[in-house]
Amino acid sequence: MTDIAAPAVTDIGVPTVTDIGVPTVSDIGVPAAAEPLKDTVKQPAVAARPGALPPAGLDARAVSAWFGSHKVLDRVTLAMPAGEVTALIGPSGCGKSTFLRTLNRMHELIPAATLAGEVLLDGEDIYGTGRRLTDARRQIGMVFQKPNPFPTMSIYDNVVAGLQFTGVRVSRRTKDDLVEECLNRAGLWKEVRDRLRQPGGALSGGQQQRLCIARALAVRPRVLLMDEPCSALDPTSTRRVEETILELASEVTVVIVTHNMQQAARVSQQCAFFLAEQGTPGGIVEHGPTPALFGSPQDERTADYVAGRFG
Ligand SMILES: Nc1ncnc2c1ncn2[C@@H]1O[C@H](COP(=O)(O)OP(=O)(O)OP(=O)(O)O)[C@@H](O)[C@H]1O
Repeated sequence: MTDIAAPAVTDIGVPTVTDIGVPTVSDIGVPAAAEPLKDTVKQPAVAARPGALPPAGLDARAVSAWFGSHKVLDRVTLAMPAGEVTALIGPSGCGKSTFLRTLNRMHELIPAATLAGEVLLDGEDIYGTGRRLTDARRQIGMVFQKPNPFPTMSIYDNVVAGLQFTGVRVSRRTKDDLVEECLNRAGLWKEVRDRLRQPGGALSGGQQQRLCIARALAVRPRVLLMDEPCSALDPTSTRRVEETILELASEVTVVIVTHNMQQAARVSQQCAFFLAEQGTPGGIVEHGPTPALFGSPQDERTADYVAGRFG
């Protein structure tokens, strides 16, 4: 995990606005199949989701990335279909997190970081002339490895924190509805509905991660990027977050970096295997439907990796 892919929680443990993956007010001026998960009960659909757009497809085309003169990704091309979960797998240091950060323009926040290529969100390049960084961030949310709620802020206020930072003003009633909807979609509502005024930091790690998912959902992203969202969680919490990902998938396109191959097999429909061989920049060796990538990989390196022979 790299400096910025980590939640960059500061010494006092408080996330910055960038860490929660939403733009600031000043930025925008205005506002193989593993066992399938059981008990994946869809939360009651929330009838009206004002402002919600359908999930969007993401298309990375020939994306290269550098830190200074160090090239870490070489011409990565990957289609991440709308309404599906795409898992990015591969050994440490092959560029998965860097690639993820190019998908919502977080890469460019790192000093000396540069990139080439295109990232199309429903056909429009998020790096195109005139496209604002903040639009990309609002439409493409992010959840980090380490849960990073605002620890002293209430559960309720954590969910709507993104709205405040984007300068969106909504009525109290609308906010109440949004909090319930997003906590429901994140699979947390039933556990916290009687203690919405308690601090977010008082929740368990798994609950905090689902709170972060709810917070990301509140700004109505069309894509949700997740950078090893379960790596700091115990197996039970991991399972609950995985269920949440499955529940969300038809409403939000999900791209998830994971080191856990069983997790990739459980939650994703598409999978891409990244590799950086002997000091060369990272790239995709093979990608495609997850059952095929795990069940009948075409490249020997993929077969070795998914069989656990390296990495
Ligand atoms: N902020 C940074 N400054 C300089 N180099 C970086 C930075 N972040 C990442 N790198 C380098 O870029 C390469 C890819 O790192 P990245 O974190 O994207 O890989 P990864 O596959 O996500 O690894 P992991 O699975 O360990 O998180 C590595 O060589 C890493 O050292």
